[in-house]
Amino acid sequence: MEGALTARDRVGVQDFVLLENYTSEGAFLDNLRKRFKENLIYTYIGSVLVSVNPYKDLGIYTEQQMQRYRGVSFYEVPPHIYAVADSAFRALRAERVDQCVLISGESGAGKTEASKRILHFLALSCPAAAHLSRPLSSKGSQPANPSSISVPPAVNLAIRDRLLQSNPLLEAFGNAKTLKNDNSSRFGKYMDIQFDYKGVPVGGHIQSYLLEKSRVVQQSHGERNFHIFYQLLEGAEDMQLSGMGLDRQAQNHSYLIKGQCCKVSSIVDKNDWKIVQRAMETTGFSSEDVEALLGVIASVLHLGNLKCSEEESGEVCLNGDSQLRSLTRLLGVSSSLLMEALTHRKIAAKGEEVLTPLSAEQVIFARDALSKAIYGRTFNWLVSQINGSLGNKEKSQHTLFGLLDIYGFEVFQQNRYGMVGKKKV
Ligand SMILES: Nc1ncnc2c1ncn2[C@@H]1O[C@H](COP(=O)(O)OP(=O)(O)OP(=O)(O)O)[C@@H](O)[C@H]1O
Repeated sequence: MEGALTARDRVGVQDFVLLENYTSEGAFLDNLRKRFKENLIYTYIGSVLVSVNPYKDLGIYTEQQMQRYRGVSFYEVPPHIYAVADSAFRALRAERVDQCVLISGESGAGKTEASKRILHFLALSCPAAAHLSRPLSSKGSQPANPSSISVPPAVNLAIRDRLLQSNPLLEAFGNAKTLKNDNSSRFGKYMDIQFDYKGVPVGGHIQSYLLEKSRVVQQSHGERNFHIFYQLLEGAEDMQLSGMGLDRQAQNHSYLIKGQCCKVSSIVDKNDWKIVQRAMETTGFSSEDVEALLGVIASVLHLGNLKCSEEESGEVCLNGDSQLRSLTRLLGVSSSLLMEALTHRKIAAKGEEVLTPLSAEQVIFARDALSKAIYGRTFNWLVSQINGSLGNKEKSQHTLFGLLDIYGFEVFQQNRYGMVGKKKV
């Protein structure tokens, strides 16, 4: 009958290979559009899952939904990220073959959310945890407080919690607000989880790639530096901040105002600070580790506030007595040595050292290069600490479930790859 739409006309096909004209880009997009209008964000191309970010809660990640996808054949149920996770996890257990899910797409496409959904699905599907049910927090992306549910004391559960808690920790130090995404990952992440023959998680490992270090010293208009800076200023106690010589106002830190954006309506830095602290606890950071880590973060802010001036003699100096005092304390270096390193180039030859003064532009460049190097190494240290806490201490035979979440490329007015201005770092 003319005018009556068939279900296929309305919701499209759930696998692009079923399209009559499956090589046509128009037909592909038309199918995607039809499904999206019906809140169907997932479509297969064979075993590949295409996902469109709905930017709203569709209620499709509930415990019931997880249950629906456990142990059923890929094509018996509508396309879903849980179907991909379940099919890979079952293959891992049944065939004892390593699995990997590769997630790619442009910035804001929903890669990180997808990888968190997979991780959460695995956490609640592995045998030791199958009886546990943990609701997602109101934000939807973070698991609820691990201490709020009763967990039997077992090594594998600790590993599971540490895996889940590594996310907010890495996001605090590696994510930032960009024009496309308020919580954009500024690094690529490969995570693998090791499962024993019973399908119980016994360890994990995280590898990070290409942290966008240039963001520490420069941000495009409307963007922020890494979340941790704002979380620290908003969330830390007065005593803690004054101990590090820090002013609570983000506006007073030169590295935090390059993009002229300190507050983001969708982000509550104070709350996220608490989540990060809890994550550090779960991951096994000692109080000395936390203190040292935050001290290094504070030192980057102090470096950014060092100002450059040129004396009448032509000599270039870095000014900021209070910043230098704090840097001396936090980094454990003498202020004269630091000043010399930032304002001079040292050339050593045949046992002799020659110091050449730098121009004002070179001094600022050296200061920023040091800030980026400190932040980059701190991030690597953080990843290695997390890895230490995820290490498989049982050294048993295991199979791997890998998850690669690599950030989308963007085109900026000024594109940088370890570049500042026109100079290579
Ligand atoms: N499946 C989903 N359902 C509802 N909202 C989603 C979904 N996926 C993503 N979002 C929303 O879109 C935002 C951006 O998603 P996400 O951070 O995962 O993108 P991304 O592809 O990892 O981006 P980037 O490459 O910049 O890190 C999330 O913060 C969330 O608000």
